[in-house]
Amino acid sequence: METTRAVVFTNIIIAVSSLFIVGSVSGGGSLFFNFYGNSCPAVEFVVRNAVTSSSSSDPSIPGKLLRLLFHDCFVEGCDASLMLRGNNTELNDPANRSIGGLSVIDLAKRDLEMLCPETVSCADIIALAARDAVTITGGPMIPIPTGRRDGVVSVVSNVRPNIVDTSFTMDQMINLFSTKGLSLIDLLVLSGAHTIGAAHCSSIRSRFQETSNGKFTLIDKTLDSNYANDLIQQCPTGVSPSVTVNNDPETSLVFDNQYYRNLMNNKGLFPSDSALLIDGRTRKLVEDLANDQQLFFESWGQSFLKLTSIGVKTGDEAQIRRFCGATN
Ligand code: HEM
Ligand SMILES: [Ca+2]
Ligand SMILES: [Ca+2]
Repeated sequence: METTRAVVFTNIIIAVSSLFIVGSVSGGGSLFFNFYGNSCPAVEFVVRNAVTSSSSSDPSIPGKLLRLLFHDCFVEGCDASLMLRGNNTELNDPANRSIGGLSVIDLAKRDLEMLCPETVSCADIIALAARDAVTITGGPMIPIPTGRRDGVVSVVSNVRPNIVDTSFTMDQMINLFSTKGLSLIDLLVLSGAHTIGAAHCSSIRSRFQETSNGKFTLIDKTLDSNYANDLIQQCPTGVSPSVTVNNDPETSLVFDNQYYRNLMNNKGLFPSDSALLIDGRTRKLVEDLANDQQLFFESWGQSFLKLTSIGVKTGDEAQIRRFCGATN
């Protein structure tokens, strides 16, 4: 009788724990839903507030927050390594020059340090803020587990080998994503992030060639020619380096499945976007996502959970920073 009870009890414990523990990550620990339930119950509210208020005065914030998460998680895992300041840190790589949204994370962190000092990691704030950025622009609300700790390593030379370039072939993208535990589907679905946000003119130069009279012509004939002309007009020769074009020419402030409809219309902004339509492995799926926003949202939820779990640190190898720009 006692043994039966013990077995039943153990089973319940296992069942309950498996409800809360989410994806053990290789080399790291586990994340939990409601990780801050006792230690800082206001965390999600505070982050949401920081994201909402910053975005209402600057609509470019949601895109910045989402890209911040991507570039953080792909280098050293989701550990806020990207936020560390210094001469040789990740922020110094050209791919990270246009990273923004750091002030929103700092703002949330400042409030959280007052409410619950030395408790909430910058890595969790980045993940929650990106999640909220999607929700407030019309995307799905994805419950995400927390418990990430902040890394102590941020080295500029780690960025190149871990970040995708717009000129990557499908195989190069698939390979890089697979080193992060992400599938071909995850690549396709997470690229849907380009439904919001913007790109600097320098990021799309490779699609055009400058003629001797200083005009640009299209090299890559897979791009819709009217769209290409619009881009050339928005990014003429000698344009200021701060000028940007919308990633999604139709609904750049709305998180929707328009990105896939753009791909179908040969209006993928980067060669790496166009590649998803051209490649036989993803073409049909692009069509499915273009036709079904619900499918995109459900798929996004799953892939986003995987993205936010890459290489998370939960043990003594990492810390809870007091200020996101520096290690303790
Ligand atoms: C798969 C290959 C990818 C490539 C080659 C790529 C490349 C780029 C580039 C070059 C920019 C423009 C940066 C600038 O000029 O300021 C950009 C913007 C952006 N990317 Fe990606 N990206 C990729 C995937 C992703 C993923 C997986 C996410 C997130 C889940 C993402 C989110 C964003 C967002 C939100 C922006 C807009 C940033 C802003 O508005 O400031 N990208 N991407
Ligand atoms: Ca990182
Ligand atoms: Ca959109």
